[in-house]
Amino acid sequence: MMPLKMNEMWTTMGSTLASFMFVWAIIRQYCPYEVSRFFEKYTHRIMGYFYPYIRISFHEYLGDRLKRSEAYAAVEAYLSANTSKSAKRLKAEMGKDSSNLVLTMDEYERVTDEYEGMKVWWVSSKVMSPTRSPMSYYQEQEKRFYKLSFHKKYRDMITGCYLEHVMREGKEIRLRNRQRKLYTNGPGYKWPSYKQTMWSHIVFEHPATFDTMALEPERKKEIIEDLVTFSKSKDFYARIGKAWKRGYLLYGPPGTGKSTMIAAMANLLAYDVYDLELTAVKDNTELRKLLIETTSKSIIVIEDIDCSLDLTGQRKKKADKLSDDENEKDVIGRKEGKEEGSSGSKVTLSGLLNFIDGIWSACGGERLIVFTTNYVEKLDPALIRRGRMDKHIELSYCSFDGFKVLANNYLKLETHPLFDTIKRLIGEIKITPADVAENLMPKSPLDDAHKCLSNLIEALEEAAAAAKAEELRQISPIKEQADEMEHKSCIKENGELHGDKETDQVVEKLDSIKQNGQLRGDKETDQAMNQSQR
Ligand SMILES: Nc1ncnc2c1ncn2[C@@H]1O[C@H](COP(=O)(O)OP(=O)(O)OP(=O)(O)O)[C@@H](O)[C@H]1O
Ligand SMILES: [Mg+2]
Repeated sequence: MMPLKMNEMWTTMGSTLASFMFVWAIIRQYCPYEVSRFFEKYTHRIMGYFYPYIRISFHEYLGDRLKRSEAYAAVEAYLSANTSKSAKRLKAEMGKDSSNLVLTMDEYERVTDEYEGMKVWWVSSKVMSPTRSPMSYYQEQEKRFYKLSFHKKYRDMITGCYLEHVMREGKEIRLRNRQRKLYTNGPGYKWPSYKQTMWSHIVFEHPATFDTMALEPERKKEIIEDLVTFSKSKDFYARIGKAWKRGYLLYGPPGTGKSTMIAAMANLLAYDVYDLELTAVKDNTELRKLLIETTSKSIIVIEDIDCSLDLTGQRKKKADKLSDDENEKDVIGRKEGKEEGSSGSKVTLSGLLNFIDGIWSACGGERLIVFTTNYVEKLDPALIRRGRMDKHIELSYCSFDGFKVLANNYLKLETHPLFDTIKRLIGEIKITPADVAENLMPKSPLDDAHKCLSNLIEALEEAAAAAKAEELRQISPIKEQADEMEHKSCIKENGELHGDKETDQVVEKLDSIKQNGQLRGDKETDQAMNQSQR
């Protein structure tokens, strides 16, 4: 008799609940958003009087949705590790090194967790809410959150110890499972879109390390120590009242390892990389949004800063033309000849300076900002002053030490009889590590170390011959000019030319060039050439 009554009760409850849900669905569908919110609010209040359970929500985005909540991310990680066995619907994503799958609770899934004899329930959920922007195509945005429920008698224990335990474990799991990412801002994203972020990313898998970089050992050591010290200096930066970030300027000719060094830095410190394409940034506001969305433990990279925007001498040029007010704006988003249009960036130098060390740049902490350039002298001094770009690293042509690292990488060679020849040639010829690396690369399965080294020697000798030819080419017109000047000086001696001091200097200079029979290639000689051409 009893079981029948229970059954009836469950059936009645079930159908009442179903009717309620049905009516609720109709209310939600036909009532304006505000009305349904009103109902929801008061239902919660009434329930609160009778309901013995406490609920805590962890929303993915708080406030104005600028940044993903760390608490949400920690809960997500904690639940993925602790409850994936009990949840019935899971989401799967590739974990670290793409070698294992990480499972997280799917939406509206509910799981139970136990902590020191207390039972709690977690539900993953989402609500749709209208976007704020009137321009947005998407009228509604997903707001995801986790809800924790527990009996009110455990209030102190849960809000104290349990939540601390969840946050601590969640953060550790996140660090362990962290798949490092390479982010980019491209013209492809929509803001605000359902993705809620301005960056797109792929998994960062660059194999470069400082071990494989062709660099003098002392410089390598110095850079590594600088980076490691930075990553451990949280307290130091707090004590001196400075934001925990550091700027690096990498400069040098193409193919000398600037981009490779960024990858090596990221691998050394296990940081994410944000590769910022400045020309795709609409204006300073967008630049700031991008900055806010970067996470800590990351490197923000702006490659080829000299050509991504026209930063060169902008202020000086503009000072001549614009009024003070206009000069303030300091528009740098146009390359010469390119009209500012819908695709043109309106990022200004002051916007970029603020990006690097403005008040907003302090949010997040533990970030490196790296600029690369081939022409350091073209950059505005304000951009690269210490404090913005704290460490300037010049990457130059390959030295013999650099070659030895590459020989070890590519050919597994510590020493070889051909090394002496290479040492002599590499001291005389400017060759980039990229060119050395290319020559050391076996071109067929039959190529052994000797063949690869011979290839390099051949390339070095060719480069030496080309340099010599170029030198001669440069000398011959000077020789002609020298002859001409000699002729003039003869005239002068004869009292026909009203020579001045400058001319005397040029003549002397050219004489010395002629006597040496070679071009010294120094600044003075260049000046002499220019003067003689005038
Ligand atoms: N110092 C180096 N150590 C090891 N490999 C290097 C080094 N420099 C260059 N290379 C090799 O040359 C290639 C090109 O180097 P990389 O892209 O880092 O040059 P870059 O300085 O960034 O050039 P660019 O100024 O054109 O961007 C790399 O793939 C790498 O294999
Ligand atoms: Mg590069």
